[in-house]
Amino acid sequence: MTDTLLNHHDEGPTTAPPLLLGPSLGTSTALWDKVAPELSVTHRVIRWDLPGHGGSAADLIGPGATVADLARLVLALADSLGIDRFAYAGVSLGGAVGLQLAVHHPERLESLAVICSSAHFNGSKPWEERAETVRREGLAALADTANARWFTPGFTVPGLVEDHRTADPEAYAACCDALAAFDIRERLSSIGAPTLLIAGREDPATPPAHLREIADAVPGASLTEIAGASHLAPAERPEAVLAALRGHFDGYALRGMEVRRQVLGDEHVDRAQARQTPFTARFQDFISRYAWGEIWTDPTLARRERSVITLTALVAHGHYDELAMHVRAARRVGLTPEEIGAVLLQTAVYCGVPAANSAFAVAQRVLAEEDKTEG
Ligand SMILES: O=C(O)CC1=CCC(=O)O1
Repeated sequence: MTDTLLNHHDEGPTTAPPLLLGPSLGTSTALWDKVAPELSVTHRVIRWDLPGHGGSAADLIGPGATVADLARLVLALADSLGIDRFAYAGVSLGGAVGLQLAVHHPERLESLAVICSSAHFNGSKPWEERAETVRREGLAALADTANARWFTPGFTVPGLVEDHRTADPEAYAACCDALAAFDIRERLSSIGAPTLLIAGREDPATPPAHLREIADAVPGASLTEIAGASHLAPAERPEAVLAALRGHFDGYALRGMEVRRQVLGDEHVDRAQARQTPFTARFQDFISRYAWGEIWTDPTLARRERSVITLTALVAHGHYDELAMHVRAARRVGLTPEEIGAVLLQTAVYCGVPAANSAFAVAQRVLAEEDKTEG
């Protein structure tokens, strides 16, 4: 029996936020070889193969296939892995699948990166012609022109060109049918997922203007152009693509780490980082992302107000080690010793006198240490 699911490669902690990576026409999961292992430090990274490409069965699609069909296969794969919502990045045809998911299945998409792709692939004619040629002659001649279509002069990835040569011609032609019919321009303004567009400056297939068109239409989208990259930017300029994807998918974690350092101080954060082990890495990442990247960065309350709330909550629950750290943080965000004392005095009313008594002892010690360091 033929497999009914797309072939895929799953790496990174199974408990990490899922990130699905889609390939371009003629390539395979190998397109992400230089990027996926790095992304898998913070994500569960799942790369998939198009039908008839890499390890996916050819008969998952047939003549007249659409990008919607491919998106359904991706969702079936996610379902089979128990993944409900996910981040998604795709190159070219894989990027079109991402746009399709963002428009028609927004409840499944956490965030989106569309790389060297388009909301339309220059009309149906070139793809109808390519499909016809491939159905008639196979892929050998077309694969001979892959370097010129995919890379800047002099650059190549032989394994990807070989993937092109050995793809199943019928499935490849069905993917061309999908490209021929794809035009999602009218729906771009409905996309709500945080969206990043990445363009290869030298890309002849989907030049930067195609990515700009998407960036202009999708609310809040941003665009990064990569110099020295053609159509397969993740293979040709992996470090630049990785930096852009990290910035996009790890936005909360990066901003969180910045705020964490501002509030708790470099010394504390460096110590916490140095103590980090593979066992605690996910927890540290969670704290940076959630407590610092989402809550402490929310401008609705001032940092001083957040500090007062935090001191109170720590006293209420008797977390005196954490309280010491947050007394230091309170000083850093501008609370005076008198104000800290006033907060602790109020906790005596609402959290109880014994709790406030212990809290005063902790705060007094910390403030005295701070005095000594400053003096
Ligand atoms: O193979 C090409 O010529 C470039 C391309 C267009 C759509 C896609 O996925 O790759």
